[in-house]
Amino acid sequence: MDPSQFFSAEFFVHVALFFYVWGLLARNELWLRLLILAGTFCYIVYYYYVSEAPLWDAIWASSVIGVTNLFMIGVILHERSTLGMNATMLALYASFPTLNPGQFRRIMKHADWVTAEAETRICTRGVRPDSLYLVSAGQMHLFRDGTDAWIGPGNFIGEISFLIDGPATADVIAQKGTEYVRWDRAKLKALMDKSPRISNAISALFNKDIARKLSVSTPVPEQAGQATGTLN
Ligand SMILES: Nc1ncnc2c1ncn2[C@@H]1O[C@@H]2COP(=O)(O)O[C@H]2[C@H]1O
Repeated sequence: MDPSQFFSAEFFVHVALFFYVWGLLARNELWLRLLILAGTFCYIVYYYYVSEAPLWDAIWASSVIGVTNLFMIGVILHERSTLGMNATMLALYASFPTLNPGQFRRIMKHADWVTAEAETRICTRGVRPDSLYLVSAGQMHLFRDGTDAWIGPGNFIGEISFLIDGPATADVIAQKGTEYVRWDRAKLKALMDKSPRISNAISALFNKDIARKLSVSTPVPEQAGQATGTLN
């Protein structure tokens, strides 16, 4: 079908301009790119029909721009999609509600999957841990202030000291057979320093995790006293 039968070549340059302006007004990167792509396509049609012979140089240049844009649209869609993740990764991703799938894939590149072959000490209270953990199956035993608790799948271990850049606040022991994911703290910090978006997403995640843990924990008497003292 020859569109020049129905529309003049100039029509396409106006539509291209419309898409470009609309795209440049969009704040969402995906919309911006899709609209610019539509504009580029209209320019190509224009260059093809505007004179007796198609303007091949201009068509070539616009095609290169279009293909580059298309490639980046693919990258964005991949970042937003969980397509290609296996069931284990998908189950683990549920523990990362503040990260998009692309950010999750990036942090998982720095992760080790571990199965405790014997009872394994994960954290010692007062000692700065080198790693950060997420329980994926089984249980870890937590000891703090003379009480203990069992920590199951979906819980982070070591996020408090990671956030405050200090020592662990509890002793934690992984039971034999417990499965967990481990990140080297220094590598995770380096990734966060490189990407402010990942840094914000991880900080939000750990803040949420700590708030959830606080919501089910009981205040330690002397700390509660201190708080009341401040208020009075
Ligand atoms: N009250 C609690 N409930 C659940 N997990 C806790 C609690 N106190 C400490 N932890 C976990 O035990 C970890 C010990 O190291 P962190 O202080 O870095 O981070 C701590 C939390 O991940």
